[in-house]
Amino acid sequence: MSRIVVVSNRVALPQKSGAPAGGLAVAVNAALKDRGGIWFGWSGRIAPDPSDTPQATKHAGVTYAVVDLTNEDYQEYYNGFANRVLWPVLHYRVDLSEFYRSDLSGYIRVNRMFADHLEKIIRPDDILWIHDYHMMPLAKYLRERGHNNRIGFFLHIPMPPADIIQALPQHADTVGALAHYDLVGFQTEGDRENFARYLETRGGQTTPDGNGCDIGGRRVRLGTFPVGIETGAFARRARHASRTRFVKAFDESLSGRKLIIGVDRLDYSKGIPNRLDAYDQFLRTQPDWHDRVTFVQITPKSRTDVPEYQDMDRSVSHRAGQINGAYSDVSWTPLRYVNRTYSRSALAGFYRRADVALVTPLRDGMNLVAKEFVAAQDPADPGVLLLSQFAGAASELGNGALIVNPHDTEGVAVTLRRALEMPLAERRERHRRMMRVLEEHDINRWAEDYLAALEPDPQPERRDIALPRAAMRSVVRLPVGWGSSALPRGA
Ligand SMILES: O=P(O)(O)OC[C@H]1O[C@H](O[C@H]2O[C@H](CO)[C@@H](O)[C@H](O)[C@H]2O)[C@H](O)[C@@H](O)[C@@H]1O
Ligand SMILES: O=c1ccn([C@@H]2O[C@H](COP(=O)(O)OP(=O)(O)O)[C@@H](O)[C@H]2O)c(=O)[nH]1
Repeated sequence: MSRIVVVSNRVALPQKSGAPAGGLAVAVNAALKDRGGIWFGWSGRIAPDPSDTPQATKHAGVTYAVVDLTNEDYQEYYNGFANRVLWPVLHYRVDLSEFYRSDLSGYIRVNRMFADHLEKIIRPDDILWIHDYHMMPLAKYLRERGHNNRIGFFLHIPMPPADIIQALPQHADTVGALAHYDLVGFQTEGDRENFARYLETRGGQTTPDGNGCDIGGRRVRLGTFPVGIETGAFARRARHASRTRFVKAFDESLSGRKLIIGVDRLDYSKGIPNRLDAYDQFLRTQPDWHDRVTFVQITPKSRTDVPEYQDMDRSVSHRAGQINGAYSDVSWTPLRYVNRTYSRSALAGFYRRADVALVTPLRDGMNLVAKEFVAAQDPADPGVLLLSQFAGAASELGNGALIVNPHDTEGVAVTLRRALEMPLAERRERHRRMMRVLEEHDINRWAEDYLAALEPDPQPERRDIALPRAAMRSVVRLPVGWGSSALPRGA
C-alpha cells in the first residue's frame, strides 16, 4: 500500500499542550491516527536560521516532520499573504484584504522551500495530500521538480465565486495553481461549483462526466468531501467530561440557569459582533428571560499579529462590556466572554451542559464546533443548534438545526427564544436526525472517501475515470430557512 504524506501549515504535534485551536489540525489528526503516515509542515516556531533538515518525531504510527520559519517568512507568508489576502478574499471579504507584492513573494518562497524539503522525504509511489490555502501552489513546484506522484489538495475554507477570486492580484499563481493537483476537494457543492466556473474563465473544459476539468494540458478532478468529526468518540468524551469535577463546578456556577454557548477563534469570519448584537436584542426584547439564562462565549485569540484581528479583539471586548453593563444585576452576569483555549474534553462537557449553541459565522468552510456540539448532547434531553446558513455545516445539519441568517439580528434573537423554549419531543427529533448524518459521515469516512478518490488510476492512460460514488454524493442542500420550519412548533 502507498504511504500517505500529509502536508499542512499547522501540524498537531503529539502531546503538545496548549496547541492552537483550529479545525484543520483536529480533523487531520483524527484521520491520520488510524492509518499512519507522514505529516509535514511548519513547527509553529520562528528561528533566525532554520535547519535544512526537518525535525522528525514518530508517535503511534505517524511520523511528524516539521520545519521552522524565519521571521520574514512568518510575516510575509503566514501573517501577510495567507492571512491578510487569501483568508479574507476566500471568506468573501475583499474589503479586508491588504495585498503587498512582497507578501506574495514570501508565500511563493515558503511554498518552494516546502517543495525542497518534501523532495528529500517523498518516494515515487507516495500519495501526497496537501491541505488548505497556505499551500495552493505546492503541487506546481513539485511537478516542476519532476515528481509525478498522485497529489491531492483539500480546501478547508470557502471557495467564493469567480468574480471574487479575480479580485486577488495574480490569482493565476495561487488559486489557479490548484490545476496542478490530481484531485481538489471542497467542503460543499457550492464551493466546488465556484471553482469549476473559475477554471472555465481560465479556458478550462469541463470533462464529459462533469467531475473534472481539462486545463493546461492536464486533468484535475473536483469533488465534495465535507469534513466530519470522530462522532462516537466525541460523544463518549462528553459523557465522561460531564462527570468531572471541573465541568460540575462550571454547572454549579450557572445556578440552574439555561446555558447558551458559543466557541470560536477570535476571527471576523465567525460573526461574533453580530451574535452579540443578537443577544443584546434578545435581552432588550425578552425581559422575562433576564436572570434565567447565561451566555458563555469561549473565544481563544487567533492570529494576534494581524491588524484586523487586533481591531476585532478591542471591539468585541468593548461590546461584551456594554452588554454586561446594560443588563447585569449584582447576582447575574448575562454574558461570560472568555479569551482562553480549553481542551476538547472540557469543551465536550460544556457543550453537553448547554441548552443552545450559537454558531453564526458570516462565512465558514465547515465549522466543526457545530458538529461537536451535536455529538456531545444527551439524546434524551438534547440542546438546540442555531446555525448560520453560511457555515459549510448547514449543508448537512439543515435537517435538525435552526438555520439563521447572521445578518438578521432580530431574526437570530427571535430564533434564540424559540430554541430556549423548544419542547423536548422536537429537540429529540432534530437531534436524532443530525446524529444520523454525523454517524454516517464521520472523520474516517471523510478521509476514506477522499483517499479513495485520489488513489492511482488502475489504467493510467485513462485519466477520465469517474470518482467513486461516495465522493460524488450530493450533500443535502436545503433552501434557506428550511431547517427552521421543518418541524411545527410543539411537534
Ligand atoms: O492555523 P491558524 O492560523 O491558527 O488557524 C486555525 C485553522 O483555521 C481554519 O480552519 C478551517 O478548517 C476547519 C476544518 O476543516 C473548518 O471546519 C473551518 O470552517 C475552517 O475555518 C484553517 O482553514 C486552518 O488552516 C487553520 O489551521
Ligand atoms: O478553546 C478551544 C476552542 C476550539 N477548539 C477546537 O478548535 C476546533 C475549531 O474548529 P472549527 O472548524 O469550528 O473552526 P476553525 O477554528 O478551524 O476555523 C474545534 O475542533 C474545537 O473543538 C479547542 O480545542 N479549544
